[in-house]
Amino acid sequence: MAGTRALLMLENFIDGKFLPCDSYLDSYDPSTGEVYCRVPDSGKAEVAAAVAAARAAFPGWSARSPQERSQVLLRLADLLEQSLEEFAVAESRDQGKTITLARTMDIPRSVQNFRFFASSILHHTSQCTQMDHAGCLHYTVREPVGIAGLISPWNLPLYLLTWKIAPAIAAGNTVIAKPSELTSVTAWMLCQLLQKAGVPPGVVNIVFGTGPRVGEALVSHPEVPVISFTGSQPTAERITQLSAPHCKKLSLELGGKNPAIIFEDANLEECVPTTVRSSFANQGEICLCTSRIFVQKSIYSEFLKKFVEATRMWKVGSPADPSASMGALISKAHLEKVRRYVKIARAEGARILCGEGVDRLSLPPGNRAGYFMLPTVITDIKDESRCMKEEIFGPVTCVVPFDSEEEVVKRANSVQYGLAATVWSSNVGRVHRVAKKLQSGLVWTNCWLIRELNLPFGGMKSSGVGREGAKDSYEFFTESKTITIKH
Ligand SMILES: NC(=O)C1=CN([C@@H]2O[C@H](COP(=O)(O)OP(=O)(O)OC[C@H]3O[C@@H](n4cnc5c(N)ncnc54)[C@H](O)[C@@H]3O)[C@@H](O)[C@H]2O)C=CC1
Ligand SMILES: N/C(=C\C=C\C(=O)O)C(=O)O
Repeated sequence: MAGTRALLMLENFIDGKFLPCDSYLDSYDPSTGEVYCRVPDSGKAEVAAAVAAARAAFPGWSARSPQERSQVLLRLADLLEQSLEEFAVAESRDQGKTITLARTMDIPRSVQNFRFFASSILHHTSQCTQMDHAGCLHYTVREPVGIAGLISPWNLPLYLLTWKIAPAIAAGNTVIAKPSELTSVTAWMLCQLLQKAGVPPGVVNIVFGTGPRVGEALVSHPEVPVISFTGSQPTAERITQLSAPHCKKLSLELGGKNPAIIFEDANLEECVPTTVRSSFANQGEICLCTSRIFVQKSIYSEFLKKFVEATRMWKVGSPADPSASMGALISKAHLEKVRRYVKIARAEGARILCGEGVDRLSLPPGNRAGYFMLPTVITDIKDESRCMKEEIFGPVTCVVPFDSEEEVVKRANSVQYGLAATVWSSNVGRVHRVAKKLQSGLVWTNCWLIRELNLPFGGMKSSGVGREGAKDSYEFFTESKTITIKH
């Protein structure tokens, strides 16, 4: 329980109204380790109220033209952009990331999510074919599915929540969103903007609380036919089980164990800083972060030296410090889990080149109880090690050598995940060849995290089911109907 200081109290947002809840959860500032906020601990009753509101709002919202819905999304984007700084500060405090990252990545991308889907919804076309011999014309129409359940994680809170809300409502659905209980504040702040932007009551409802209580109530509700989820693989399994009796439509965006493959002809001037960023951005808490770095033997020592030097320059500090590249991890439990992986690697005989247990972490007095750790580079580690197989989701990356193209592709593909890979080489033919052979939903070559929102985003194997993006999200949040006209 929290102390006596005034805490930020969140409320659910149902049918256009802020509603208190019977019970609350403590929410921590990861950079101080102190409770600063209380989050509704919602359950079945709140989901039932949200479903009633979403059901009532559906006929009106789905009947609006795409142009009208687009206008509402554009207003929302403008309002969010006007409050960018306030949202960036709040996101940083709630999640632990630096304010700089929230200001330059999370909130601008959230604004872009609304603008992007406001535009893309205007440009979809349907199919039409003739069957002259039968005197028929066939065409398709797409209709919103109904009430969409949206469940998002704690690593990119508003960024990933808006990536789901925007396409769902643009397509005419009404939604019930459940952000992570660890990072609920910016979703709650967004509710105030929904009202101002003229989103009708009941179109967007936000219920706060834990996965097992409110998340499962949402997933199990028979009137919510479509669930879009981003988070861990075990939770995805549970959601799949709960949805199965209702045959729900599912989009599952899960974890990764993403390889970077660095060939001897790579431009190390660009590759080293980008691979430091792809390993440690947002404390390594992005499903797209690199965690296995394969380096061709001829440049292995040179790369390793430069990479460790650059990692040591990656400053860990107070999220408010503009010179910090990395803030705090999300929670004490998560910090302990990430540290445990480093211990396992050490016990297996791997070498820790910098970071955890090797270098000293220096923090301002106010942050010493926060959940910080140094970016950590591990080497001399076997491909079978847990650190090379499991998603750590923290600032830990492993560097290993390879000999040939064929060998590295095989090793890169030898994990259960298949989300994102990077390939570094100045040989265009090789880049194409390797990208094609990798079991990965996304391959960035000579760069990382340059996003084209029009194109499919998602993973293969245990990294997920389905894709998100302009066309993919539209198809997911709509049902198609084929109509045959006999003339
Ligand atoms: N995008 C990604 O790939 C993410 C991966 N992770 C991975 O998952 C690990 C654990 O993180 P968690 O926060 O525990 O992830 P999680 O998968 O438990 O949480 C994601 C969301 O699902 C909800 N949820 C949890 N259990 C649920 C259930 N039974 N039914 C419905 N909703 C449920 C959570 O409340 C949250 O909103 C991380 O260490 C990381 O490895 C975590 C967050 C994002
Ligand atoms: N899904 C995640 C990141 C997505 C990034 C993007 O759409 O650009 C994640 O980290 O969970």
